[in-house]
Amino acid sequence: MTLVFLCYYRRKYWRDGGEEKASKISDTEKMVSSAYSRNISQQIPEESRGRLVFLHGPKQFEVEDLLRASAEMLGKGSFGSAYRAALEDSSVVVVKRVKEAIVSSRKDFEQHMQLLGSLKHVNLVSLRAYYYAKDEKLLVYDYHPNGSLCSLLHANRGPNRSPLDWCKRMKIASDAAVGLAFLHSSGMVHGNLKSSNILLDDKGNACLTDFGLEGLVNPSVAATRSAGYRAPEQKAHKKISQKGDVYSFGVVLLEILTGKSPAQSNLQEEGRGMDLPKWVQSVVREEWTVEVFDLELMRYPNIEEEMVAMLQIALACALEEADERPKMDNVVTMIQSIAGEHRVSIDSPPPLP
Ligand SMILES: Nc1ncnc2c1ncn2[C@@H]1O[C@H](COP(=O)(O)OP(=O)(O)OP(=O)(O)O)[C@@H](O)[C@H]1O
Repeated sequence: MTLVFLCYYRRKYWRDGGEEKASKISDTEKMVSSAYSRNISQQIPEESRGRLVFLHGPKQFEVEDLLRASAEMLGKGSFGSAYRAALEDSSVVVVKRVKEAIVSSRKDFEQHMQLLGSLKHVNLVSLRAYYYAKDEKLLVYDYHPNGSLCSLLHANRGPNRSPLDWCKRMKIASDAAVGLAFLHSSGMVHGNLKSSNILLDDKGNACLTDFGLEGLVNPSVAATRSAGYRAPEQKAHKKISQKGDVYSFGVVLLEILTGKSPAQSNLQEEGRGMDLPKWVQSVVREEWTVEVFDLELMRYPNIEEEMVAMLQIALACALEEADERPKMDNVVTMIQSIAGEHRVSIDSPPPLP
């Protein structure tokens, strides 16, 4: 089954190239493949067969169900490629194919998955299941249909865009801080916090994803990505830490406040580099603080004080010196006290002209 599984979807299904966004195989191919699967699976020794393990509750589907699903590539990250898979029972999951070259032994992988699966919190994306075979490792997550903070902030900046309002930005910041503080209190490091790894669930809660995967990748590979979110000491020593997460969180807060992405090319074109904390500090030094804020936020009255308070938290988190950064517990308290006041002080946005 394993061999067929690999050849079958590598060839036809979830292609890494990305051109084939959504594909559906023919019924004949399915029948041939499943008959072939049954034959092959009888020839493969039990211990080297692939295993789909559910981390919460009973098995909800088989690997074959994943294969039959319509798959659409969501993106290609440093851990591998991510696909949205719509199953025949109409449930939707996200499947991440982990780059096999960087995965450790089966025992290490399974122990790591059990640890990640044990982390349950409303502000974390749940790891539902994993699949381990010699040549293939898959992670299965719940699908979050409402996009990422990255897409909400930066996608479709044209005239038809619906801006992300201040209330929602505050809630996302607060939820992300709570999720990260929970990870830290569990002794974990996120290791890859950035706006594309903060997803919105169907109730509007922000949830962190892609956490704790660093143990599965070669540190030199991990250190080269997400450069704009990485703390200076992480860039230098290629080692993740909770203090490094706090820095990344500070960059995410700056992104929420400025509407600029640390990966945005126009920051470079303006000669200001890709370093969002440095850019914000230079603007705050030279001009009015208000110049740093996203223009989209300017239509909300009575929020300037809150924005400035949030900016101070963001800059404290993104300090160069790791030891001077606050702990996430304190960050949560600070953000929630601003969010608490915010609930009573915010006015409805005026209608667009
Ligand atoms: N559970 C999910 N539900 C909905 N969208 C998701 C989910 N997980 C990831 N995505 C989206 O899929 C895209 C690809 O994700 P992926 O994790 O592969 O790459 P990345 O986060 O952009 O990069 P990296 O892996 O280097 O951190 C991202 O835009 C991400 O927001």
